Amino acid sequence: MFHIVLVEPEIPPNTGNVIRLAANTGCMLHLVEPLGFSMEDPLMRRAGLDYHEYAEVRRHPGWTALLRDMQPDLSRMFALTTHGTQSVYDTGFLPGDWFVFGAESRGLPPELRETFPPAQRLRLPMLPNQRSLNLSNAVAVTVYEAWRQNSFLTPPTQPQPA
Ligand SMILES: C[S@@+](CC[C@H](N)C(=O)[O-])C[C@H]1O[C@@H](n2cnc3c(N)ncnc32)[C@H](O)[C@@H]1O
Repeated sequence: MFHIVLVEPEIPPNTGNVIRLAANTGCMLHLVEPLGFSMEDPLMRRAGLDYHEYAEVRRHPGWTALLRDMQPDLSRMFALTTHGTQSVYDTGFLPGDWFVFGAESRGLPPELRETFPPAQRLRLPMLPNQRSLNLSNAVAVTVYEAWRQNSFLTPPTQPQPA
């Protein structure tokens, strides 16, 4: 449905939660290395992930490698950042869109963030003086808004709801 990109994630349970979310919503998850943990970390597996939930997880040795190997449509790629000025809720999403999230402690590197045009740097609303949402919460809210906009479409390769 959508592509979720975590750039250099650091905290295993966050990635575990996002793996489950990706499986639940039919998204492909891209992990941009270096990761701050091993994929075998028990804290990540504690999310109770099944084997099939790893099927749509791809690892990339770096951001440049992801762009080279996946050839995403850059006009449909969005950086999720607290530095964004465009709200997720004022943006229209299409199947196949890419959502790029930063690391828990650092966010997206500024030089990567600034490769996105301002209209593709998206912010989730928060009350004034709040720093940021938890990474896996930010992913969940964004993916569900994009999926809602697309009428919770189920890709043809997935089992259709009864
Ligand atoms: C814990 S936050 C990173 C906090 C980091 N100190 C910073 O200033 O960006 C991890 C990631 O979640 C996403 N995120 C968290 N809150 C967000 C918000 N309000 N709007 C957009 N993205 C958000 C961003 O992708 C961010 O890089």
